[in-house]
Amino acid sequence: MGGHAIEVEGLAVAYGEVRAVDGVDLTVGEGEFMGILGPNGAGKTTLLETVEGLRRPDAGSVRVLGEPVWPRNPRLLPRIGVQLQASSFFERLTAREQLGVFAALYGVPTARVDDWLERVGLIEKAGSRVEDLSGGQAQRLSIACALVHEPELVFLDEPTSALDPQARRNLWDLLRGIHTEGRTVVLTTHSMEEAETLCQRVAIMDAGRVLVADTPAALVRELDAPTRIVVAGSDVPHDHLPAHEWPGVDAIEHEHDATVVVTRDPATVVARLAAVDRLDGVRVHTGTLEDVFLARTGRAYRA
Ligand SMILES: Nc1ncnc2c1ncn2[C@@H]1O[C@H](COP(=O)(O)OP(=O)(O)OP(=O)(O)O)[C@@H](O)[C@H]1O
Repeated sequence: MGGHAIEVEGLAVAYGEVRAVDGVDLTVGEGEFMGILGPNGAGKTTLLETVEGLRRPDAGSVRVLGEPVWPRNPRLLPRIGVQLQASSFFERLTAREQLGVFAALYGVPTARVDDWLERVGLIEKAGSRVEDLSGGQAQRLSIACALVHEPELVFLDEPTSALDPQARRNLWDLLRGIHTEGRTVVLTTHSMEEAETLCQRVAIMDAGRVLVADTPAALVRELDAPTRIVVAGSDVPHDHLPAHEWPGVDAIEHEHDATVVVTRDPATVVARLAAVDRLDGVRVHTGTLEDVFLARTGRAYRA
């Protein structure tokens, strides 16, 4: 622990005129769960493919687990796992056969195939053809294919896009487990919520550049955005509602039947609300990664 799993310096990749990756510096620590967050077209996939050694950089360098990735470095293959898109499964194979192909490629004992099917919750589907799996099941199978050889470092490209909320949460649990075992995980996503929930550190990308990389908490803290405290309910006696005169209140806004307190000192305001016994209908909103994106780009975040 403590070393770098990935070191990217001055990386640039263009498709003709399009600078998909435009001068990226990034490090990922050993054992870290790193998120690469950005809207469509930000360059996440291109960055990931270049770090995986699948694309030749136009400029800059990439080292993975202490080794250069380009030209193709066969020593790295057993040590990294790359999740393929579910659409690239071999047709007409069952889930077990599909995973078996990957196990055979890596010289992994066949017995481990069923262990992994169990692990990703697909043992009952072992005999189903891959085209008959649901979206979430197909994603879990593709993750098992990336992990069957027990790599130290795993790359996942938008593993939860197109999943319903329940399937997404199940997949989050699986990904947490994979990380808890000590693996380094790098995941791309355009979901702010996913990045905030899963990742220890997040690199926010836009237009081929990494705008900022840090823990979600630090990104939000640096933003220094005010907290919004929403006091719901029209039944609150008027003289108990938060008002401008309260200590710590920067502004008061009215929304439907709620009063919104804008404050940089939420503790003081919440304590006062507690004293008037109004904590039932109180919701506290702090800054989010969405606000961080807005602050850095001047644009609202739209995945
Ligand atoms: N093979 C290609 N040929 C030409 N342009 C490409 C190619 N692949 C990607 N691009 C362009 O490069 C830019 C970055 O694309 P990339 O797929 O890396 O972004 P992304 O952040 O992964 O987006 P998404 O979330 O939509 O997958 C985009 O402008 C895209 O249109």
